[in-house]
Amino acid sequence: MTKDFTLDDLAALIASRSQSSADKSYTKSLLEAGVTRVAKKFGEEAVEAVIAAVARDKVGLKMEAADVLYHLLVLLQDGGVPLQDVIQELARRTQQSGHQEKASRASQGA
Ligand SMILES: N=c1c2ncn([C@@H]3O[C@H](COP(=O)(O)OP(=O)(O)OP(=O)(O)O)[C@@H](O)[C@H]3O)c2ncn1[C@@H]1O[C@H](COP(=O)(O)O)[C@@H](O)[C@H]1O
Repeated sequence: MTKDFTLDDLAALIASRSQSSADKSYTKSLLEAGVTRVAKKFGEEAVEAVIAAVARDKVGLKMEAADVLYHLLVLLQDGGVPLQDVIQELARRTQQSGHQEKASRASQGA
């Protein structure tokens, strides 16, 4: 049923909810609460994903990973960073190995 559902679709849904009202939309209520709240929720979900991963809880990890991705997209919406910009950055990084990418960050002082 959701075979073709993508992160782009979820990002578009989140963008549309930013025009909604907080009483109707959880996304809008998060965005209205501000970046500190949005970032805190993302951090909480990331920690919960870490806990599930370390516990080898596959179902928990799936559920928490979904929360992490949703809250990351809300964070990107709040920050005005299009998901496609992140995808492009990931695509750029495929031109080199992870070790090379890390070394290039170090040489740039990042
Ligand atoms: N994918 C999600 C999604 N994943 C997680 N969540 C919400 O993120 C929250 C997770 O936080 P917690 O587990 O800490 O739960 P909580 O204690 O209720 O959260 P808080 O009260 O602390 O905010 C829950 O309220 C979840 O419902 C999501 N809320 C919305 N979406 C998507 O966004 C769409 C738009 O949602 P609305 O903005 O509500 O219309 C939905 O149709 C979904 O596709």
